[in-house]
Amino acid sequence: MSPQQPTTGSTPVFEIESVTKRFALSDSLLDRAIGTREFVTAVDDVSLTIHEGETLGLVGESGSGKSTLANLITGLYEPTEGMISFDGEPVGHVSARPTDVRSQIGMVFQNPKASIDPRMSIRDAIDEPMKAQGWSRSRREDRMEELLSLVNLSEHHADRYAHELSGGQAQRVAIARAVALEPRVLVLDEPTSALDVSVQAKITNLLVELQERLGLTMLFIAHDLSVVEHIADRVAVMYLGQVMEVAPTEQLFERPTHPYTSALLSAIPEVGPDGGETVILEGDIPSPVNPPNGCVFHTRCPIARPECAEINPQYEGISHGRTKCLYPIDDEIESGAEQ
Ligand SMILES: Nc1ncnc2c1ncn2[C@@H]1O[C@H](COP(=O)(O)OP(=O)(O)OP(=O)(O)O)[C@@H](O)[C@H]1O
Repeated sequence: MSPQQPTTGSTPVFEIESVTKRFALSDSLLDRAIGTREFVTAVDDVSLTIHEGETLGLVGESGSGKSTLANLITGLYEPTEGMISFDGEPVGHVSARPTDVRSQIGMVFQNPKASIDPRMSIRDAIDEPMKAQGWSRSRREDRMEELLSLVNLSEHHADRYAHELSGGQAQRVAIARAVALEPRVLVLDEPTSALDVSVQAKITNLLVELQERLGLTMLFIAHDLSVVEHIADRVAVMYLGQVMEVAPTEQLFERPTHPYTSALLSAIPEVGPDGGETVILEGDIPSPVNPPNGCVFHTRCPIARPECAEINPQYEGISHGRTKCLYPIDDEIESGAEQ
């Protein structure tokens, strides 16, 4: 088994190869002419594989590049450098993707009410993607019944409008819409962040159930490691546009190898190492307009050495994953990953 393969399926669905996305901050003619355009590097040389049937958790602080990476995968953005393949075929901007590829990816966002047209009944909102796809009325009606039951909503909810629903109910509607066309992949950008804590677990459980029943491949984005612990097969940790560590979930929680992952974990009371100290990261995240030389984490790393300010680390192989650190915390099982 390759070091990056998850415990579930092993066929790559998405392959992200050395992908970088830069945005120009100032784009005036004068800036262009005199070469003073500034760029923000939102995603910086990321390589990741998302395998069939797995849930990959993508975690990082605000501004670490998670949404930009999701938008690259779904084709809303095109990479500045690098390549993304779907089923082995390079995919570009969403407008250039064939409809059958587009319908294979469903998306769920943080604020469910904002993603549903307030003038549409819930039934019409769920119906919309099927109608746009040209499905017959009877096919859509059958599917509507299936979808409502799949997300545990009743006919009674279907006749309401978004503002009449609770946050959890609205997120169920958004999920029903996202899976209406039977996609293979679901990209979920902070799907539980805007919900009450009591509702978050219900939505996470619903997603786990859907993933099992429909055999979905999922990319689940969250700020917080604790959110992905129970849903992800593997977790990728982002910092300043780069993936610092990717590993199977249990392994990442029990034996983090990157000091950044370790610091994030230590801050979660029920997860942090027994009797271990909480590592407080000093300082703010540096600007992605002017990222630090060497390892981008060295300015906040509690165990940085002088050479970390000079050398941009290559990925070190760890058991079934990899870590981007010159001095990774010992991984006791095995090593030898390629990516
Ligand atoms: N269209 C854009 N133009 C310029 N800068 C952008 C654009 N989109 C994102 N950025 C910048 O890229 C960096 C990464 O942003 P991104 O939204 O991907 O991070 P994130 O991890 O999803 O953050 P959050 O959790 O707050 O949504 C940030 O510094 C952001 O300001």
